[in-house]
Formats: sequence, structure tokens, C-alpha cells
Amino acid sequence: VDLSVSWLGVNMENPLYNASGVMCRSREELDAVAASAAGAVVTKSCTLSPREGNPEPRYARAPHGSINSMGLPNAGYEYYLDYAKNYDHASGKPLFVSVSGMTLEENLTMLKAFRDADLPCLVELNLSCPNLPGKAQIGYDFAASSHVLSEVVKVYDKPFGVKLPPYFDPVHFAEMASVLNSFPSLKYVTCINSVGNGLVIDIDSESVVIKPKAGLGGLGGDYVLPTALANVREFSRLLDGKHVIGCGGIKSGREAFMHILAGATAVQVGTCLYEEGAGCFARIRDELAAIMEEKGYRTLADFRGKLLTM
Ligand SMILES: C=Cc1c(C(=O)O)[nH]c(=O)[nH]c1=O
Repeated sequence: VDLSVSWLGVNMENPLYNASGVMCRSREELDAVAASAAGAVVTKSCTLSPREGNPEPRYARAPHGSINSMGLPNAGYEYYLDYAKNYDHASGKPLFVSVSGMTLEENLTMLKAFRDADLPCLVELNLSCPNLPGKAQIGYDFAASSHVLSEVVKVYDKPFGVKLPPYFDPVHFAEMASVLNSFPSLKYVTCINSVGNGLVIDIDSESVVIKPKAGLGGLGGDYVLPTALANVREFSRLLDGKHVIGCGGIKSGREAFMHILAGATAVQVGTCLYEEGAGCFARIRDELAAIMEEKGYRTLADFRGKLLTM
């Protein structure tokens, strides 16, 4: 079977890579993902200046996944720009850079810097960080999203993508798709970011499990798989000429298969990568290949987007 995928000028030997935020804050972590069986690498969302992030504990395993309120800890955009400048782009593993400025101005400054560096990496503009106290997720404000994207495309003339929060209402899918469809250079969306502001409770300690925001944090893992699949399928259906990258609940070849069946061009692994380590990529890759073998599919295109309805 052939697990390769070519899109937006990048060629991936398999459709798996890390979700932004997991194993991608330092160059050592990024190098570990690049050295693994992952087909690509994406950096931790960056801000103009380095950030410590929220007080710990700010990540916790939960019975069916994870909860996090990291608070956007990162080394600052120049660190990731430097990593991108020194990255071995000939390695065949594309590098994506996630950008998540605290303000629109910050985003524009960072995007101009990445534009001017003229690197082969692709930008994933994060419109969905749920863990900055007091800041709403841009992706839940359609007018704000449209304004941000209008300003972004004025300065960033290369193809780029956005990381979206999960939506839970067909009207919202349609509204956001309408906004996104008005930007031709916006070539892909990554669905989904964590399901924001969940609350995990430990009944033994009768306590929350993370410190920030009185225990509220973004959910990942099994909890979010059906929501992630719905967002992948709806945006695959509603967006014109754009790719959808699936993220949310992938821990084996089965969920990777589901995401691609729902329309995903490639898929990102978050919670499972955090818990298992970079060995998960080879495992999930082999499991996906076995499923394809069993079903008689030779390439991802043989089943991508072909989810049956009743
Ligand atoms: C960029 C901040 C994010 C964070 C974070 O740094 O708290 N966690 C998420 O689950 N998604 C994000 O987008």
C-alpha cells in the first residue's frame, strides 16, 4: 500500500504528523518528531515574545484523553524562524510553523518575518487557542475571523492554513466556511483544536486536575473524536478547493482511517503522541497500512472523503 500524500507542494511519505503544541516547543522535540516515522513536523504555536505559559500542573491525562491549559508557552517566533531557516527541507518532511499571536499586530509582524524569510515551510495560523485567560477564541467570532484573515492576506501572500476550534452547529459550520471560502490563498484548515474549557474532576482528591482557570482546559483524545470527525467531514464538504487536516482522537490506524474517510488530506496526533512518544507514528502508520491492505485499498485517495451516509 502507498501511504504517501502530496498537497500544497509538499510531499509526505505518510499522512501522520504531530498536532501543534505536542512535542514541538524545543528544537530537540522538533528534531525527535522529524527523526520519527512522522510524515511532517509542525511547531508549537508561537508569539512575538517568549512565554512561560500558565502555572503548572497545566496538562493532565484523563480517563478518555487529556486536558490542557498550557497558556501558549513557547520560545518566541524568532526561535522557530531560526529553526525553519536551519531545517533540512530536503529531508522530504515538510515543516509547518504554527503562529498564534496575542494580537492581530503580533500576528502580522510574525507573518511578515516568515514571508520575508522566504522559506518552503507552510504557516498554520491558530485561530483557536482556548487557554488564554480573558481572551476569546477568534474562530468563534466570525466577524473577527474575517477581519483577521483580511489583514493577514494583505501582508502574507503565500498559501497558508488556519487551525480551527471545534464547531457544534450546522449554522456555524456554514458561517465559518463562508468566511474561509472568501480567501483563495487560505489553502487548508486543521480541524480541530482541543474542545475548549472542559473540566476533569478527580473524585479521590475531590479536586480539579490542572491549576489554571480553576481547572478548565482544552480536551483531547477519545473525548473529541466524534466532534473532530464531524468538523473534518463538514469542512471537507463546505470548503471549495481547500484541504482539511484532521486532528482529534487519533490513537491508532482506525481513527486515522476514519479521519481520511471523512475527507482529511493528512492527520495530526496530539494526546496519543504526548502519552506514547514519537514511536506512535510508526505504529499508527503500520496499523493504517494493515487496514488498507485488509480492505483492498492501495492509496489514501482510494477512500479519502468516501464516507458513506445512509
Ligand atoms: C496555542 C495555544 C493552545 C494551547 C495552549 O498553549 O494552552 N492548548 C491547546 O489545546 N490549543 C492551543 O491552541
